[in-house]
Amino acid sequence: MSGRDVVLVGCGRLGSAILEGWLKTGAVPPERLIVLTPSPKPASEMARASGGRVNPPLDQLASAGAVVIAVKPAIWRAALAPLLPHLAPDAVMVSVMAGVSVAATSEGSGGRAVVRLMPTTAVAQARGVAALWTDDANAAAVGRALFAPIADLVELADEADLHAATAVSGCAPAFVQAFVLALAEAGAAKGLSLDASLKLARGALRSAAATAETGEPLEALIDRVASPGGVTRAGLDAMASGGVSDLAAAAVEAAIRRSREIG
Ligand SMILES: NC(=O)C1=CN([C@@H]2O[C@H](COP(=O)(O)OP(=O)(O)OC[C@H]3O[C@@H](n4cnc5c(N)ncnc54)[C@H](O)[C@@H]3O)[C@@H](O)[C@H]2O)C=CC1
Ligand SMILES: O=C(O)[C@@H]1CCC=N1
Repeated sequence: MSGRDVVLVGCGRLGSAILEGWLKTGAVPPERLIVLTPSPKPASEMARASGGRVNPPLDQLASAGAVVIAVKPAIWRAALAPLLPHLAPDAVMVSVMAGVSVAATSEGSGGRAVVRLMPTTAVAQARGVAALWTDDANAAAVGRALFAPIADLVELADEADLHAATAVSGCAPAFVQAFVLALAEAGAAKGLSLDASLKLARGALRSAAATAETGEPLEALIDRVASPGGVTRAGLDAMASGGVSDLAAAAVEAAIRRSREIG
């Protein structure tokens, strides 16, 4: 892959985040970047301004070593079809799509090798996390080269695990943010101004993330905040009796079900 172009197909929520991460870190030099997008996006314009190519003639795809598929699972076949005749046989397909299997992606891309990743949008800040699975060693190396600079990689033993990995990583920032929003609304219901409550809750989210990044076990981090017999413990007990574990399990279960459906 070294020295070959990288094609990004789709520059929406996740595609833009990936592009921003690459531009920020230099993981993919802009002169090697080809972005395919039906409409200009701030990230694609940033790539263009840095020397990347946006929607060039398709014959330029011939030198690509990797094609990152960042379109919706419902349209990937239609999006790829016009590109396939222009791609080298050894171009690796790098799918970040939820649900779509390696076998289906390979079959729909002329039998090319495929690696699947499930990143979070914090790849934009080069602080994402991404599950990775493939059965092809070269494709794995390509996936690592593209994503290790912008995400912590978690390599899975089994492709089926990607459904659960999607729930606990790709989707989970939104789950956590929804909880923090609910906390802020609960604070406002108890007399804080909504503005103050939102600022406090966002700060708490940032604080939780900063301490989590130390790598210490989550139980230890929780214990450090929860003084015995204190205020946090009272709140944690209320969360447990309110079924917080069941709520998390329901979110994961629903996301897994949907991931299986859309594949
Ligand atoms: N948003 C997220 O946090 C995550 C998304 N994903 C996956 O990433 C993929 C994209 O999701 P989002 O970015 O959320 O969707 P999105 O709808 O924001 O982006 C999809 C983009 O594809 C573009 N597109 C449509 N037809 C195209 C074509 N023929 N060629 C090139 N681009 C085309 C659209 O203009 C759009 O900007 C999905 O498969 C999803 O499962 C995976 C992990 C996280
Ligand atoms: O909501 C979705 O379908 C995508 C996949 C994981 C996160 N966002």
